[in-house]
Amino acid sequence: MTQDELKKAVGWAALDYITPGTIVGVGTGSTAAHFIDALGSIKHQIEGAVSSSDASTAKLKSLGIPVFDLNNVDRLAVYVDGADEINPQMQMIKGGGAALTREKIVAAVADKFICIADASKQVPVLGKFPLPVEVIPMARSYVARELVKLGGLPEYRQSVVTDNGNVILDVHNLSIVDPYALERAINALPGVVTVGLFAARAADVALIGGPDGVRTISK
Ligand SMILES: O=C[C@H](O)[C@H](O)[C@H](O)COP(=O)(O)O
Repeated sequence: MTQDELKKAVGWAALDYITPGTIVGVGTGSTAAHFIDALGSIKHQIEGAVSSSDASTAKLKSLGIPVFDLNNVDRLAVYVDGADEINPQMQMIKGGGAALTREKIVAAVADKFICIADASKQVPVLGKFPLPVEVIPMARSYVARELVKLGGLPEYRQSVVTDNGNVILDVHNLSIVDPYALERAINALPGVVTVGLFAARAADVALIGGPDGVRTISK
């Protein structure tokens, strides 16, 4: 199976976690795009979705799925999204598609985070994938210098502006042995909007696509 076929398999497998009549939290990226296609097939059974990016909103709407403003929704049963890396503790690096901030917000509202990923995303220790950090534009150089002090090698993601009008620094050279501590430390830097480390809000269920099918890992 190709990597995209594995992503499709987990995207469709996530339908098992959707309760009819509910509003679904929807992530961003190529794996989440398969989930949105799957959601389209049951659109008459759900009330709608809350989206984590302009791209996912456009795709949801193109399939006729109502998209709600998060401010008008006080509870989401599930949030379904991909990841760039996931460790055995179900903590993740996210933000390869620059959607980390809205993803973290929507995930925070959901009772359950369902991570959908092909097996290449599983790692023993987070950090091989450069850690995305969303930064207010005027703070870019300051935050980059502070990230160097934390042991990273930040790289400005050229020509990318997030849905919130900010920039992304991708931090290389990290071996994240204490994801909670690093998430707190980076979030505490003035000018940082969000770090793409999902440690405090790890996944509750991971659907991992491999050659033998979809494997379910629960906390
Ligand atoms: O900002 C993007 C998101 O965090 C994605 O969920 C993540 O990058 C995984 O994307 P993909 O499913 O395309 O590998």
